Parts: sequence; structure tokens; C-alpha cells
Amino acid sequence: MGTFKIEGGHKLHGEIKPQGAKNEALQILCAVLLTPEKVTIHNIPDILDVNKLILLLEDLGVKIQKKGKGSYTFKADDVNLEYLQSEKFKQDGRGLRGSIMLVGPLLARFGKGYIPKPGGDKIGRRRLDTHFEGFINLGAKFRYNKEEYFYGVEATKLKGAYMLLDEASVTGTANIVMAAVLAEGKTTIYNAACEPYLQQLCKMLNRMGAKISGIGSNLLEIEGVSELGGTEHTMLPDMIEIGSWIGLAAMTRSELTIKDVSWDDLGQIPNAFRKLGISIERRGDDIFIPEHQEGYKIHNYIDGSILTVADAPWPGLTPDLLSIILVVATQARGEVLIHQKMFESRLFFVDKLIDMGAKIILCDPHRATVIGHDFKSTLKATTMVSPDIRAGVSLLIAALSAKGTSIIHNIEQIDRGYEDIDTRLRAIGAKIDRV
Ligand SMILES: CC(=O)N[C@H]1[C@@H](OP(=O)(O)OP(=O)(O)OC[C@H]2O[C@@H](n3ccc(=O)[nH]c3=O)[C@H](O)[C@@H]2O)O[C@H](CO)[C@@H](O)[C@@H]1O
Ligand SMILES: C=C(OP(=O)(O)O)C(=O)O
Repeated sequence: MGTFKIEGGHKLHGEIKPQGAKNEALQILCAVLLTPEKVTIHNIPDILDVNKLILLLEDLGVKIQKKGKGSYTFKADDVNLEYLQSEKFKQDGRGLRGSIMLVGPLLARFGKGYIPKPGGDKIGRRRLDTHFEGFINLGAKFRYNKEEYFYGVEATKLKGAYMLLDEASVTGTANIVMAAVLAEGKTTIYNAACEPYLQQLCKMLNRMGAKISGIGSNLLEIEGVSELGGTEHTMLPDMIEIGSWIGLAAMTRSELTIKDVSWDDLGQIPNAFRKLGISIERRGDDIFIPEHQEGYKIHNYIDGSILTVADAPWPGLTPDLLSIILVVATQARGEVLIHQKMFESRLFFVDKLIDMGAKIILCDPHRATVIGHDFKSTLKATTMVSPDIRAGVSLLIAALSAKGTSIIHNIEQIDRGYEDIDTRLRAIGAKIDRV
């Protein structure tokens, strides 16, 4: 179990560049299985989850070449389907959430796709019904081995269909899209997830020869084609990392420039932080956060009632930033209700913030009220364990703002999604060591 030692209370300063997006990378990497031709991908983040998926592709027989930092070529012209039945796949496939998106491309191109119950954050129930109902709609036969938690779909031929998803699942939509592009005829997916990473996937598939329309909306129409070819693709910057750096700057009252953020793909994120009173300036494609010497004041609604920050499927606010928004609110002027609608176990980490002196009432598993200190009292350093990726980074931000030296254990959770975070934070003045 890895550990960070953090000396808090220091101002940070300078520029930080977001890595390529984790959740886009997981979709895009799975899509390389859809063609025997070469696919070149740039801006792939060097993080645990993505590296695990690259190893899975290698074990599946995909030829992979590293061309430079974050740039790789993939050629899936000799896929080893026997690997899918191996014990190693049953172990390694569990290692991350993103592996679930291997199923759609495998089913579409080879007529069968299998996956052990995928891992990822332990943040509440994470069902897969939307994925498999989608494949069944396309004509696949589904089987599930309850003892081994092993899922499988098989089809001699997929046929396009109309489907109304029961929820706008992000990985579910990606999976179904990747199966439908090679199905016979037309597929319509209503209540599709439509966040920028899915848009990126659909645009990449169209460059490979797919016929997807409605990109960016929750109604996708897909005319199946018989084969796809190679392409080149560059990942967007990671919007959750960008939000994390906004929170970090505010909490440590530091002036920070976040470089090349792809503003137009950030949706609600800048405004969510602005509602907490944080100044966010657009400078070209950068975000400039000034030093918040006077702190930041949470806005109320027009009628004077307390602000609620809640998650929702895109174009709503991503659930992955609520833990960070919560920690930033602990030093704001005013109160806010954080409502995590999607996941039921993601707010439990607030007990650690309460230990550090934050004023938080956990109302129920989905809601927490935060009463900010307005920097009149700083958080106290402590020893903690990172429970999940975003709670981990929130605790890291809390530790960087706290007085004294904090210890965070289980930092593998943070390394799942943040590239070389300690080196990058040291470059802007943070006192953090991997011990
Ligand atoms: C690898 C990857 O890309 N992971 C992301 C992906 O996970 P993932 O694709 O696994 O998440 P889903 O979109 O399927 O669902 C997330 C949660 O929200 C619930 N739900 C979803 C849609 C909806 O309309 N109503 C609803 O209640 C689901 O039941 C589930 O509990 O999307 C999540 C939601 O943005 C993010 O937190 C994850 O970081
Ligand atoms: C929940 C997350 O990831 P995953 O879906 O990979 O567990 C996340 O990135 O915040």
C-alpha cells in the first residue's frame, strides 16, 4: 500500500497541464478492437487503470507500439479469443471498470464477448443491466455465471434495433454504440449518455467508417457498416483533473493557471465552482485562478435558500467532481448541500474531513451539508486512507490546505486516475512525498 506524506499550508504557484482524459482513454482503447487496421492514439494518460487496459489488449494479441509519451499504435489483426476463457483474464479483467467496454467491440467483430465483474471504484452499486440489455436488443444471447461473476454475450449476427435505455449509462452507451456500428441495419439509442468523451468516441468511430448521427445528443442513430478501418485520435484533457486543480487552487488560496483545458468541453464545471464563489477566468484555452486572499463566498439561490450542488447525467454536473466540490466548500463563506444522486457510498469519506475539523453533517448516504470555515480556522493534519479515486484527491487537497503533516495511505486509488501527481504538484510548490 503506497503512502503520501504531505506538509500542508504552503501556497502553490505556476502552471499545470491536465493529462489526457482517463474515462475517454478507456473507451477509445477498447475501440481499437473494432478493426484489423492500425489505430494511432495520442495523449493517453500514464495511469494505473489505463495501463492495465493496455496490458489486457496486449494479452488479447493486439500489437502495440509506443511512439512517444502518451502516443501508441494498436493493431488488432490477430486477436487471441482463447485468452477470454483463461484464468488470467478472469483475474485481470476485474482490475478496472473500463474493461467492461471490451465486450461490445468483441461481440461486434468476433461474435462473442466475455468479462468478469469489472472493478473500479467501490462507490455503491454499479450494475451492468443497461449494457447487456442493449446487446440483447441487438440479438445477442446473454449468459451469466453467478458463482464466478462472469458475464458473456454471443451472436452469429447482430441486427440493428430501436432501444430506450433505462438509464443514460456512460460506459453502457459506449459499449452498445461499439456493438451497433458493425450490426446489420439501423440502431437507434434513446436516452443515450452524451458527455464529451462519448462524443469523442463516436467521432473516432465515424473516422473509422462508422455512420453515427446525433452525436452530442441523447438520441443516437447508427447505420451499421460491414467493416471499420484505421484512424488517428487525440484524447481531450481530463475534465475531472481540471476540476481537481480548480479546487486545489481555491483551497490553498493559490494563483494557478490550468493550461489547454478545452473550455468548450467543460460543460457545467466552471459554473459549479463559480457558485461556490471561486473566480475562474478564461484566458484563451487556459483557466486562470487568482489568489483568493479574501476567501470565497457561496452563492444563495434568488429566493435566499441554500445552494444545492447535485450530479446528473451530461449536460448535468459529473458525479466525479462532487467530492472535490465538497472539500472546497469546507473553507467557503456560507453553506451548501451536496447531493450525490448517482452513487450511494461516495460521501462516507467526509468522516475524515470531520476529523480534520471540517463542519459537515452527513444527512444520509447521498447528501451532506457543509458549513464553511471561511479560512477562520484551518483543517488539522491527520493520517487517513484513500477510499476511492476522487475522495483520495479530495483528502489530498484537504491535506495540502491543512496545518501540519498529513499521511494518506492506499494512494494506488489516486494513481488509478492521476498521472504522476506528486511530481506535478511538487512542480507548483507542493510539499508532497511518496514514502
Ligand atoms: C470508466 C468510466 O467512464 N467511469 C465513469 C462512468 O461510469 P459508469 O459508466 O460505470 O457509470 P454509469 O453511467 O453506468 O452510472 C453511474 C451511476 O449513476 C446511476 N445513473 C446513471 C445514469 C442515470 O441516468 N441515472 C442513474 O441513476 C447508475 O445507476 C450508476 O449508479 O460514468 C460515471 C457517471 O458519470 C462516472 O462516475 C465514472 O467515472
Ligand atoms: C468512478 C470513477 O472511475 P471508475 O468508473 O473507473 O471506477 C472515477 O473516475 O471517478
